Amino acid sequence: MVEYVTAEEMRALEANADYYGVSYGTLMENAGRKVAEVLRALYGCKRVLVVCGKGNNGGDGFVAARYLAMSGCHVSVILLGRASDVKKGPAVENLFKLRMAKVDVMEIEAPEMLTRESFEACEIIIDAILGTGSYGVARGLAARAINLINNSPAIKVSVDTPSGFDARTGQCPLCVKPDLVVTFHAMKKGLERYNTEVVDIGIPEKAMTHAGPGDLLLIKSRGDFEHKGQSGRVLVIGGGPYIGAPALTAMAALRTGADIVTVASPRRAADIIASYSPNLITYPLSDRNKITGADVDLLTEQISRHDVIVMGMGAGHDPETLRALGEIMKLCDRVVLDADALQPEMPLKGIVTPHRGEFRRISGIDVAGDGQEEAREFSRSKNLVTLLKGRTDVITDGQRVKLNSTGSPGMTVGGTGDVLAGITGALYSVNPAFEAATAAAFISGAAGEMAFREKGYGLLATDVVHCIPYVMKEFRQQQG
Ligand SMILES: NC(=O)C1=CN([C@@H]2O[C@H](COP(=O)(O)OP(=O)(O)OC[C@H]3O[C@@H](n4cnc5c(N)ncnc54)[C@H](O)[C@@H]3O)[C@@H](O)[C@H]2O)[C@H](O)CC1
Ligand SMILES: [K+]
Repeated sequence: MVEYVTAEEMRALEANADYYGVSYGTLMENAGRKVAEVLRALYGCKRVLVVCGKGNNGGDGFVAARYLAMSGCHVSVILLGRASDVKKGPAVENLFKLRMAKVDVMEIEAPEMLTRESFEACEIIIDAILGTGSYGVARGLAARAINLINNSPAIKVSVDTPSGFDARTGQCPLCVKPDLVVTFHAMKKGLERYNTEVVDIGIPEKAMTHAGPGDLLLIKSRGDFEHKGQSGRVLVIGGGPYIGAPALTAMAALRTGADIVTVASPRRAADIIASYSPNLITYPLSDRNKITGADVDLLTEQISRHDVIVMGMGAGHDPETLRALGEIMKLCDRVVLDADALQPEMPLKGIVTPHRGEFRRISGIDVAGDGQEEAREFSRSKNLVTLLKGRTDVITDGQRVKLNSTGSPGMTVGGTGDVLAGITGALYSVNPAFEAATAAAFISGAAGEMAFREKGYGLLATDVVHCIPYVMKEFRQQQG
C-alpha cells in the first residue's frame, strides 16, 4: 500500500528528525546526494543544468550540483534570485559549498536574463525551483523558468516535486513536465501521475514513532487565531474532596492557550479556587462538598458554552458523584476524562488520560510491556483516543500510535496528571483529538523537563504549569 505524506507532515517529520539528532543540513545533504546518484545511474554523466529556487528545494539542487561536479560531470547552475535571497540555514551553506567546489552559479536578477539559450546548452535539467513549500500558481521568475524548461529538449528531473506542483492540493496549473521526479521519504498525493522514485533521506524511525516539536506544527493554538474565544473555551468539572486538582487543570489549560477556562466545582472548592487565581472563572455547583445529580441539569448550559469539557480531577469516589459524572458525560461532545471520571461503568469517549492503574480499572487489562497494543485495542473498541501515561506515554486512536518519551523523574509529584489533562483539553478545543493528545503529551513532558532543570526533584506541578508557555514558544520559534 502506497504511503503518502502531506507537505505539513513532511515539515513535522523534518522538525522531529532534527530534534532526534538528524539535522536539516544532514537531510539536505542526503537528499541532494540521492538526486545525483539516481541521475547518474539512469542517465550517466551528461551536461547538467541545475535550476535552483531560493528555498530548501533549491538547497537540494546545490547539493546535487556539487556531487555531480565532484564526480566529473559538466554542471552549471542557475539561481532564480540573488545569493542574498537564499533561505537561511542549510540552503545558504550549500550555496557556499558549491562555490567552494568551483561550480559556476549564475544569479538571475531580472527575468530577461532567463533566455531560451540558457536552457538549451545542456542534456539534463534538474528542476530544484520549488518543492513542498510551493503555494498557489507558480509566479515570477519561477513561472518563466518553468515555461523555458518545458520548451527545452533536455531530460527533466524534478527534485521532490515538479516545480509549480501544489503539494496541498496535488494540482499543477503551471508545472515542470518532468521525465522523472525524485521525491523524498514518501510519496506526495498527486505524484502518482509522474514517473516518480521515492528515496530515503535518513529520517530516523523515532521522528515517525515519537512525538516531537514537529507535532506542534500540526496543531493550532493561541496566536493562530484573531478573536477572543477562538483559541478555545474549556470547562473543567471536578473538585470536591480535593480542591487543587481542578485548579491545576484550569491553569494548565490557560497556559497552553485556551482563551476561556471555567472551573465548575462544589461550592467550597469553587470559593477557594476563585480566590486562588483571578485568571480563573468559577461556577459553584449545588452541593457544598461534592458533585451530585442535581448538577447535571445545572451544567447543561455551561457545557453548551464551552468547546471541551475536562472532567474528573479531584471529584472523589462518592457513588452519587460517580453517577453524576456519568450522566454529565452523556451531555458532552468533546471531553477529556481523567482520574475519578475513569470508571468502567462510565460512557467513556473523547480522550481518556489514564495511568496504568486507571487503565486497568477501565479496561480490565494489566499492561505488561509498553502498552501499545492494549491501548490501541481499547481505543479501537471504544472509539476514543487513549493517552496512556507512563515512562513512555502511548497515544492512540485505535489506528495510529505515537509514543512520547519527554518527561522527568521529578514528575511523580502530585498534580502533574491534572496539568496534562488541562494541556490536553486546551489543545483538543481547537484540534483533532489524536493530534491534540500527542502534542499535549510532548508539551507536558518537555515542561516537566524544563521545571526539573530549574528545580530538580523539588519541582511542583505548578512549576510545570509555569513552564508550558516557554516550551511552546521555544519549539514554535525553532520552526521559524
Ligand atoms: N522534507 C524533507 O525531509 C526535506 C525537504 N527538503 C527540501 O525542502 C523543500 C521544501 O523547502 P521550503 O524552503 O519549505 O520551500 P521550497 O524550497 O519548496 O519553496 C519555497 C520558496 O519558493 C517560493 N515560492 C513558494 N511558492 C511559490 C510560487 N507559487 N511561485 C514562486 N515562488 C514560490 C517561496 O517564497 C520560497 O522562497 C522540499 O521540497 C525538499 O526539496 C530538504 O532540503 C531535505 C529534507
Ligand atoms: K522541484
